[in-house]
Amino acid sequence: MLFASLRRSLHLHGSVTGHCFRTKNYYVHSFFRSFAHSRGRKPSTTSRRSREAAQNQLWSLATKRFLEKKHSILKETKFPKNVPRNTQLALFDEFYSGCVHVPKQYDPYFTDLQSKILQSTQRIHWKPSVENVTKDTRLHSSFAERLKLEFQNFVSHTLMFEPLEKDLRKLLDVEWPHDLYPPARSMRRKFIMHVGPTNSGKTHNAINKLKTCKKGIFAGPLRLLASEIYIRMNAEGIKCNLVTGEEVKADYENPQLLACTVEMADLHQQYDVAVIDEIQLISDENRGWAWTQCVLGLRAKEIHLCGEESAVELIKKLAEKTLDEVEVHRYERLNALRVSKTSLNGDLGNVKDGDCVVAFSRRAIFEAKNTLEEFHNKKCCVVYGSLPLEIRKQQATDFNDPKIPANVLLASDAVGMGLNLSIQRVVFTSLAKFTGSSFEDIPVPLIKQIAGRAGRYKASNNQDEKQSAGEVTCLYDYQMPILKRALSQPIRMLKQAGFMFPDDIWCEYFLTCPQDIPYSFLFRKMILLSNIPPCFFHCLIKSQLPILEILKPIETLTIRERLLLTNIPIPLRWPTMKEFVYEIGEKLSLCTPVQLNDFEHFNLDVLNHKYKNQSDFLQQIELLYKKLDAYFWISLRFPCMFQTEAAIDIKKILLKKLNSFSH
Ligand SMILES: Nc1ncnc2c1ncn2[C@@H]1O[C@H](COP(=O)(O)OP(=O)(O)OP(=O)(O)O)[C@@H](O)[C@H]1O
Repeated sequence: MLFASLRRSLHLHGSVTGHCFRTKNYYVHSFFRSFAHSRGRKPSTTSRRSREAAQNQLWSLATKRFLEKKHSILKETKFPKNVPRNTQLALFDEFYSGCVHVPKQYDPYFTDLQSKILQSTQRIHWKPSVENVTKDTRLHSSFAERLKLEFQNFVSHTLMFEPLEKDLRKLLDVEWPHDLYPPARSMRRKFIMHVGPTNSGKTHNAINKLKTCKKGIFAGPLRLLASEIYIRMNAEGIKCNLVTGEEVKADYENPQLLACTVEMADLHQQYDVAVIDEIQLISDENRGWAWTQCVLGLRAKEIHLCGEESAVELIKKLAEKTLDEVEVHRYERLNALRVSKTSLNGDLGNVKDGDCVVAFSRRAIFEAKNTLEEFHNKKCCVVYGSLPLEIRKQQATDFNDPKIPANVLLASDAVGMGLNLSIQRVVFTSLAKFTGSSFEDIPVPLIKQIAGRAGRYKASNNQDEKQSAGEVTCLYDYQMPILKRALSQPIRMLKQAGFMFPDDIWCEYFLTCPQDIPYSFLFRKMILLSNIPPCFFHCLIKSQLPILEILKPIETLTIRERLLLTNIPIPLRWPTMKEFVYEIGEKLSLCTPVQLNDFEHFNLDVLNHKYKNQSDFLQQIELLYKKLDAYFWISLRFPCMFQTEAAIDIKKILLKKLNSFSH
């Protein structure tokens, strides 16, 4: 199926990442090592985990050396005369505790500081290993020296910022976030919660209510889900428009429904009925603010909230303040979900038709796909986050279509939400994923969400038709107890809703602050000075800071434009993405109309290069597609400047290239 030629290239050139080795006519991919682990023994710890452990140890040794030099550092630091000794000591302690706590929790200033200092090890090609750290005293003393300099910057930022604190504290004193939405406060609203495990009919019932209203809105967590509702409603003869970050399909002047992603929900319109899906994401550390603003600010008489039981208490607490009524409907799974007695015993040869094999990296997905197609004669589809939306839709449709012989689905955690897939059994190949900076266990709610996709309920006219139970298992024996423990974990009630200041407060704050202080310091101060109730936490979109730093040299950009650009959906870790964001900011500052092919960092020529294997070529297409999405995103906001004629043609070219793999 998809990327058939990719399979051959991987086979010929060895897998993308490891080397195939032939034994008894049976290739064993280094990544899976399925042959070597046939008794389900744990694959060796990856180099990333050991590097992470070594870097954390290096950091803690450096902060210890920094503390040992406290008095000499304070002596060398040039404090202004009016800074009393106790303030100097307090500043040192604040800086030191910020450094010590950063590995455990995200802090805009100290996390940024730690990553900058640790990145210097890459330049000196330091071999990260725990043994090196203890021996290599040079490194942590040079780090301690670096921390001394950073402490002196910290002191000057703090002293520069201090005179403004009183006014800024007033600006940031949002005693009750619900006061930020007066129009919603001026009406009586009712929350109807549909809570329960996955595959229990929650969304189905809420949508049924939506269909009967005169004017409604569906807000979903994914573009894919919003467009699925848009297509379904129009197919049922209900006039529905679509708004996501990257696209608007406004087919109707006065549509009955609007399908959108949660971030794009329109708080200005008045609705009869609203449906907000996956309400438990109100506590998501990056996106929770979008669900909070819908719950506090949507102007709808009836708001249906679909998702996990864990959100009930928190919504009731918020509704107490907004004086809205809450009604809770609880659901059970429409068909059973059971954990298999055994794993696949480390052998992908035990994968069955109707399985969804879950892996948490693109590389692992393609390795599994190659093994299944090459040696077990399976036809596979793939669904993962960075795959272009249209291809993901196509793959999901192919997998669901009984007429198409695609009988195994390879998926990332993208399968956890929204997509209606006829999966019989979920197979976890791993229960940990690399987050870009560290290896983390998959959170229990996500394990439950993904496992719950197994055995999707299918409506049937024949009452006697038995709904097949869903099944979930793992690739290796050692993972089974972890899976069972996760699935049996009781639901943990959510305590806090994500919160983000509205744009006008952000703008006023940044316009008031001194310009030559790093954004990371300003973000940290914003959190410290703000006074939000304990049932909220500050959402910090991790891409905001790097994007503000990228755009800093472009002087003519307004703060509002900078803040808007921090929401652009682009994976900064990918090659040339930072340069592309800078170019978008630069063109925006010039205020002259552009087309996508005017961008130096959007270069279609890469498609004509010869790649050592098709997987690299595919990655180039995905990279171009991500830039294309980002371009459509900015063109939605500045249509006269970022024109889309060329982008639409380019999209057709890229989709054709992508589809060329599927035959
Ligand atoms: N009463 C029903 N009649 C027909 N089909 C139904 C019914 N309830 C649910 N379904 C179907 O069952 C599947 C799961 O339903 P739904 O998506 O509403 O569950 P859910 O609890 O919202 O799942 P998830 O949490 O995974 O989104 C869907 O394909 C839906 O169309």
